Amino acid sequence: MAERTEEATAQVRLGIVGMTCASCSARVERALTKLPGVVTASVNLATDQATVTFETGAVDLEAMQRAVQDAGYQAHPVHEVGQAGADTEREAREREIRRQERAFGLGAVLSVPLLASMVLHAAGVGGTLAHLLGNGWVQLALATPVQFVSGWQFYKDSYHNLKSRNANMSVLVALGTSAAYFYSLAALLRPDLGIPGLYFETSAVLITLVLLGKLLEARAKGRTSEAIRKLMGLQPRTARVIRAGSEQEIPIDQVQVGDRVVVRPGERIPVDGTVVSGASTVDESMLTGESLPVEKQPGDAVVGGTVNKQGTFQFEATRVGAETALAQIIRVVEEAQASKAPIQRLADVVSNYFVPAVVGISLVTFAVWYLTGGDFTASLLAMTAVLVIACPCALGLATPTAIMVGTGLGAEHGILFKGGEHLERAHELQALVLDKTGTITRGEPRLTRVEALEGWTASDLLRVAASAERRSEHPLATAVVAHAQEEGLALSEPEGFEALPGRGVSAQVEGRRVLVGTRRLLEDEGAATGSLEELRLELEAAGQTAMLIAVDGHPAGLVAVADTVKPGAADAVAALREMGLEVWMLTGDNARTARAIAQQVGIDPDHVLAEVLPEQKADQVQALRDRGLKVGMVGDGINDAPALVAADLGIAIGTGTDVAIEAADVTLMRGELMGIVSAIRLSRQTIRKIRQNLFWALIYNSLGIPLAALGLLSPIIAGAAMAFSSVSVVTNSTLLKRYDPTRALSRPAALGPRLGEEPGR
Ligand SMILES: Nc1ncnc2c1ncn2[C@@H]1O[C@H](COP(=O)(O)OP(=O)(O)OP(=O)(O)O)[C@@H](O)[C@H]1O
Ligand SMILES: [Cu+]
Ligand SMILES: [Mg+2]
Repeated sequence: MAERTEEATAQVRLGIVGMTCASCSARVERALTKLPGVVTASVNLATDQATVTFETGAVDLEAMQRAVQDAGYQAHPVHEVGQAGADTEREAREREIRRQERAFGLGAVLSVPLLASMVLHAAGVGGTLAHLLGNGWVQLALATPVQFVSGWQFYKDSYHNLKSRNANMSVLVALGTSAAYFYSLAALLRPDLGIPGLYFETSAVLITLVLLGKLLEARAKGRTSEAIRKLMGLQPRTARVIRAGSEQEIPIDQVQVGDRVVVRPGERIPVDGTVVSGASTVDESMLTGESLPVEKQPGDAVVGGTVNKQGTFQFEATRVGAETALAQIIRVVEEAQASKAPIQRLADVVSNYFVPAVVGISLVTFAVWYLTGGDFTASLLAMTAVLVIACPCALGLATPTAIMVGTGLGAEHGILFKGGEHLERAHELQALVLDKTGTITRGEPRLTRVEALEGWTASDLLRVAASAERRSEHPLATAVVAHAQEEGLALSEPEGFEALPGRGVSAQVEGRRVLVGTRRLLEDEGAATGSLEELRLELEAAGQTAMLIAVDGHPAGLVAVADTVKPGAADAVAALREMGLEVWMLTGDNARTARAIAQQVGIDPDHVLAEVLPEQKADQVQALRDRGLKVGMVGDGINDAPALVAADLGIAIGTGTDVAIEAADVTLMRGELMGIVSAIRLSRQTIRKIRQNLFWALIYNSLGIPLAALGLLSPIIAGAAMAFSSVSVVTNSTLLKRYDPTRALSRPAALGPRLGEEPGR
């Protein structure tokens, strides 16, 4: 349960049952934070979950559950994907919905005749039915079960609230409906008091409407979390593995690393692994958003949850259980959905002060009405209407529901936001720094040239250089070694190997000291590069990277590699610039090569930061931030982790699913730069939704309160408006699902240059 142990703290997620509005979530938060040993607690109203960080050993799960219970709610641990018990949480949620359905059903059945009586009376219709429904005792019989059975939850919740000196929506509903109910009861029991009119229908219809609102809200909330359910549905329940020489179908949780798994046409791949035999194409769209099937051959990685097309193949399991890419993705999305966006804090604060303020306003309303000569009934109804219209329940839902849909939608397109905070931050970026190798380019450099100086043959030089590079993990080294192996050269084992970050390598090969790297490296080591300079400059101007070779202090030649720009990179840069972002390139490579690549993708040469040593990349990002810009950094998340951290938003971009999901704020599962455009678009759209939601949530209250105070709003209309405001906010959030962050933008961006290229225009 306790996951991600950092020093002595751990985190746990609890599902909370029974919260109705923002002040409920605030109360649960407070109850948890007050516990000794709890560091932070954050409660999300859209997911009904609390995320608690606590000092390990200082507090246990039971204590947390008890604290939540004392505050008037129920807490149960949220289980990891694939763990036993993961279903009980959904069951609890569904039970709660069914309970609400029953409460609403009862309220509706009994409220209809009450409402009918009011309508008949207003229309002046007589007759037996009207007479019967108009009878006070009949009305009492109808209204009482609504008040105390369907509406019991409001009393119960109010009790807990008031006990912890709080007031929430339930308090408002309980107060408002009780006022109407008991007033009518008094009028019925003591006709001698001469109280005019009965308002049983007001209390009953109000309770029914609020319950309807809650029910619709719960259903819509369920729809906002669909993304997670879809991701979980990708996990097959069984796998076919080879054990003791024969094929067996076993439950997924028994698959072990190293197992040989058999995949037939049309089947879902059960866990992560590496293909060992057979070949096929695999549809990875569910995880990466990439719609084209990917070819798989021995040696290629396959990912659990993706779908095999025609071929049959076997693979060796490399990651199982909670380690698989799918499990990680689900974890990230779940955490993101349970997290809070900063924009929400405002709503939380507002709603904390709202309810007490509203109770105050309603009392003042009553007093002013009564004292200025209004009758008791009118004063009471105005007060009730104020209590009801002012409920801030929609306010608490405005942000989290939109964040939930936004993060879920992102996941469907292969864009993983680590938290609501990051989803929010992406929309305010002003500058984007793109790493060159592996981000703008494919990151698969290939050897293009071997140039040997006098005294060397090309193959000797390549053999020596590749031997020196053998122990290096740099992609440049990999390219050199791969090429030498293709040529069939026998490499020798280097001694005293040293990797010089940002410069090259140095090693003893066959008794000779070999340097491979930049001009600076050779010069620093006293090896002149004179006769190689011309060729180096020429290669660099063509966008290639030249690595100079010196043996025993003398220049021996060079090898050059070229890396190709990713398809769509230029379109993405154009789109980003159109969106108003400054686009920068950051690289350790030399300035000339960098500028040649920048030109290919349309990055301004003044925005190229080249020859930056790996440890200085973060400083460069910081320098941009110091200019007052909100900076996003895009890299592979492995080599440039410090720069990702230094940026306002760190975006890791991966090819396939071997991405460092943990390393960044945002992970793009698909290697394309267009993903950045989509991520920012999605963020902007989500923020737009949140603003709309906040507007809708507040407009009801702010317009409604004065109307209600003036007596222009009946409590029933106020109740309907309140229910409608919650439902409209949640529905507005679910509408975000229709948004396609990939389509909306790529069209105009792709259209622009193509039109311009047309001859004769
Ligand atoms: N193993 C190596 N062999 C040869 N040259 C190297 C090696 N490592 C680094 N270099 C030289 O140092 C330069 C800078 O390396 P660095 O790793 O900082 O950047 P990069 O990988 O080329 O580019 P980017 O910063 O875009 O990833 C390289 O362009 C290359 O010339
Ligand atoms: Cu409400
Ligand atoms: Mg690099």
